[in-house]
Amino acid sequence: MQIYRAHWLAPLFHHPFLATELRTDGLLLHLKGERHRLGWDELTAAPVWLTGPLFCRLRLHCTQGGIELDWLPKPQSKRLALAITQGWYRHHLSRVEPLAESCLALLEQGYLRQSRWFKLKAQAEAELSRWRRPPAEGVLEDKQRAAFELIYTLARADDDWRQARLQEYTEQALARFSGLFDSLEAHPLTGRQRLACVTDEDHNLVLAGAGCGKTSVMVARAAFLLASAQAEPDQLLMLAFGTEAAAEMNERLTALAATREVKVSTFHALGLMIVARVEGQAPALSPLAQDEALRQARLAGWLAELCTDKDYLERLLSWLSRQQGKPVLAPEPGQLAREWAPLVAALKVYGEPEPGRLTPSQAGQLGLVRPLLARYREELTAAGHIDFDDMIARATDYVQAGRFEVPWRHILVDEFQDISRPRAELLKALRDAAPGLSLFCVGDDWQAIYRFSGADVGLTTGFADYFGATAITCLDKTFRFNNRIEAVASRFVTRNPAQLAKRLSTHSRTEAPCVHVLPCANRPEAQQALLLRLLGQIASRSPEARVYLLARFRFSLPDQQRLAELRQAYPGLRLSALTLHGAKGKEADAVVILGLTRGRYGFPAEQAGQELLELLLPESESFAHAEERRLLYVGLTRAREQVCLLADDQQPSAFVNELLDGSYQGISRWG
Ligand SMILES: Nc1ncnc2c1ncn2[C@@H]1O[C@H](COP(=O)(O)OP(=O)(O)OP(=O)(O)O)[C@@H](O)[C@H]1O
Repeated sequence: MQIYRAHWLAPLFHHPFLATELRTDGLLLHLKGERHRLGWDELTAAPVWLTGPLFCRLRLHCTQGGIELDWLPKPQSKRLALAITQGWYRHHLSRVEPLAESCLALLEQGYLRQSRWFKLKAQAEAELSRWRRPPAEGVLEDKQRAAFELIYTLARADDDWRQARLQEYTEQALARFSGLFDSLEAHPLTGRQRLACVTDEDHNLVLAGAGCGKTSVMVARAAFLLASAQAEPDQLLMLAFGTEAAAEMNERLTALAATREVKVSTFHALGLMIVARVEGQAPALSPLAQDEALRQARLAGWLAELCTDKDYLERLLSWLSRQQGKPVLAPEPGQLAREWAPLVAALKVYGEPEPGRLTPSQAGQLGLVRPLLARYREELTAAGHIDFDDMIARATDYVQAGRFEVPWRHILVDEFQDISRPRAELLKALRDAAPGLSLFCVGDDWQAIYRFSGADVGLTTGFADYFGATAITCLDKTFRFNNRIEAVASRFVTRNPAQLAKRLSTHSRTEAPCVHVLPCANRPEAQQALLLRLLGQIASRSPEARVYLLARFRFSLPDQQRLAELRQAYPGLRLSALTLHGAKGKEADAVVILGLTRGRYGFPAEQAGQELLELLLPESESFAHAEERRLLYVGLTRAREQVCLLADDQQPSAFVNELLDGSYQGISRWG
């Protein structure tokens, strides 16, 4: 215990201050006739040393005001100032040291995510408010002073400081893992692809055009997280849109030894797993949920049954007559079921719109669809079954209620543009249940083709508004198709001004037109004959080419027998027939698009009576056939080299007419 006394002259001049005693918990001031205890927390700053002609003073800033220790001989006052300063800073050290350590650990975790940054800043600012500036050199040991300096720097750092740290981290990560990015795939990744892989904000969105290597980036990101020890394999979850895409992703990951234990799942399989784990057994999924044809058949059956009610039948016929502008005498339950199936599904997920928003025709249709949904629900309840929407909703509830322990630290989502709100809610719930979990989503708003089944592209275009702090990386170089296909496809899709503007560059270039329009009679035999000729030409140039026959509706594709005939004629070609929705995410050397005709089941499908569905679905679209347009974009961009459009020679699709209107370059017309 040290005592620092004022000069013996002080009492003679009636000065009350006699001595200062340094204690572990603060100061004991000896005043004339009393003693005053001053805890370290009562001091709000280090003492200020003031010199005078004969004596020196120390000014103490305390919570209750200023105190001056006067009449101190110079050497004594200097030592006292240092001792008080040291005592005071050492008192704070008990908090500052562990805080600095935890801040350093956060900084060393890698990418300074916004959530970490806000946490660091808030803690550092609160701490700095207790001592305002770090100790001068010599007051404490260097290591102790460094702890104060770090907190001081963090509390005063602005976003530029954070950006500089992000830059440092990114450069280091890119340099350290350049070998991985060079060798992971058959081709070295581009700079943008690498950047997308190492960027690790709380939420990450990779926006890319078709063929820009989003799948390559998903795989490389997983490999990078493992190689950089930012995650163990079982802490990664990769979500793909469909089972086929999930299987392909799994295959590509399995090829990389370290990624074998990474979980690749569809949203449905994820929902199923969560529900099963919480309930102890897998939920009973309705066969209606798993089989679209069965669901439509059941809807058709219910419609037929409902039509035995005179009132329902009259309402239905009058609604159909108004729709078609001619008297309808008998309904076609099969066709109606096909057209109304998305309506029933949307009504179930999104509920009924406000009655005030409905036109009389929409209100009439709603009255006709409502009993179908009621029957669907009754069937599920009676069988004790749930459907996929129920499963995702139930899984979300369990995660929100803390009943499912989230093992993942990184969730990677492919084809994000086609996510629906309930699925996005599940992602949000998983994120909230696992602090520090980061989302990495790749998507292309130009390829959003599942709006009719509830997908909400607004979740991609408004990603940051929905999730929060987001780093967006854009991939704008396509490796799949050449400049000619790119020019046609990009111009076609951006005719809709609501699509986000982006410019794609292409890896390969050519001068010859690569999109061909082939007029064809709308008869299966005529189509088959033309296909045989066309495939012959493709095979003569490239005998083992992969060729996709694509169509808006399955029935526009060659049936099994005709397909077998085509395969037999050109056994070297790898020929597949797919719907345009089924071709999502795939690529072929040549693509042939069929069914380009007008009408209800043409392309674009001109289906009347969709206004109610429009109203139910999120993000209404005013541009005519906006989704059908994106669907043709998906079709055009599956091709590496050539796209052939088989157009109805009598009633060509409005899309074909547009492509031939002279404003597109790089389109050839045959015949
Ligand atoms: N850096 C690269 N260099 C060369 N080729 C690449 C590169 N990245 C991807 N590719 C190739 O480009 C093609 C398209 O890649 P991928 O299928 O991952 O694209 P995508 O963005 O998922 O396409 P889409 O959205 O149209 O399905 C593939 O053949 C892939 O091997």
